[in-house]
Amino acid sequence: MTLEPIRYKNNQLEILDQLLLPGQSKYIKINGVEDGWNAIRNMQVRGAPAIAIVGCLSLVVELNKQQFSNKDELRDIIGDKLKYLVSARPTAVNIKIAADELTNLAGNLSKNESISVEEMRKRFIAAIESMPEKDLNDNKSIGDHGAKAVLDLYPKNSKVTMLTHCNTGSLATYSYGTALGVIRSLHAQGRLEHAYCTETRPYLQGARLTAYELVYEKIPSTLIVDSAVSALMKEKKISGVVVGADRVVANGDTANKIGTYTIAVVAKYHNVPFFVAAPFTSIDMNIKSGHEIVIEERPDKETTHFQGLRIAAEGIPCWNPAFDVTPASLITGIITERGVFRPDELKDLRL
Ligand SMILES: CSC[C@H]1O[C@H](OP(=O)(O)O)[C@H](O)[C@@H]1O
Repeated sequence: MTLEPIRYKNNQLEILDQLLLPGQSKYIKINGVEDGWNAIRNMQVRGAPAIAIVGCLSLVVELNKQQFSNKDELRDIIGDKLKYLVSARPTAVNIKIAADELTNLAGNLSKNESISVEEMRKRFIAAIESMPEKDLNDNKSIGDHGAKAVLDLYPKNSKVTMLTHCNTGSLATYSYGTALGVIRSLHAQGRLEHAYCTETRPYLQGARLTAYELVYEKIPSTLIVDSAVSALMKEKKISGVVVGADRVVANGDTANKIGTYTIAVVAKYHNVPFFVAAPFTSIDMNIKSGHEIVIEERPDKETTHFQGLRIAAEGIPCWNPAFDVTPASLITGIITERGVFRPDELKDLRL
């Protein structure tokens, strides 16, 4: 059985509550947009692609329960609900891009005089229901392009040792993952010597989620604390770093989980290639550089407590940005489903 973080069938949507992993595998029902917003905001589901898929499917669940008197009414409700879903978390761009495309689709369908409101709803829902399969196909392409990009840097038939940060696997996407998909592809090709994953404080996506995926699939791996990254690169032969992205912008600057920038700086110092793996649905060409990316700040309690247990002194204020921005100058390549690009090549691509 492979991990199934999102279950969607017969208009029933359930997600694996990632706040409880790895200790508990518990699915929670998503009955509409409010449930979707809360699950995203509370990080019961997280990961840029997974946020977009769950958010949009939560709208489908809601639309299937309602009747609409006309196409304009349906268009307006879709627009309002999508805008609300985007507000749950500001940094990951996938849901914003999906919302913009779906809002445009609803507008175009509402102007189509040859179709009924029922046909409009059907076509709109079909567009969202195609998202999971597209994400999976994109991730497998990312995995294969990324594996090739790393292996091309080393002698033929050699094996590589990779470091990754946060969780970018099946638990951050519909399935297979982005950066962790690259590690999966290297392993499947028999070319992965070892994978290191960081714990990724404070939510512990690495210790709780990536380690869970790696152990489950028997991928040779080791967990390290976030502050061991520089010692790891000093003491071990790390072939490359591969991380995910919440938002890649036009000049290649990339917002990703807090700590990514640290790893990129250390990788530069140790001459370790540093790759970002992201589908085109994570690339925001409307933003020129990383300075403009809105960085989500999470509640102090996520730093001072873990699963309800206080681990920091009472009364200490916190600064808890969920992401940081890695400048393009520290990025060797951006691995996408269409191939691997240098950061400065993005601006010339047609998305
Ligand atoms: C392919 S997931 C991209 C990205 O999302 C994660 O953030 P979060 O767990 O807060 O949703 C992390 O930054 C991953 O790299």
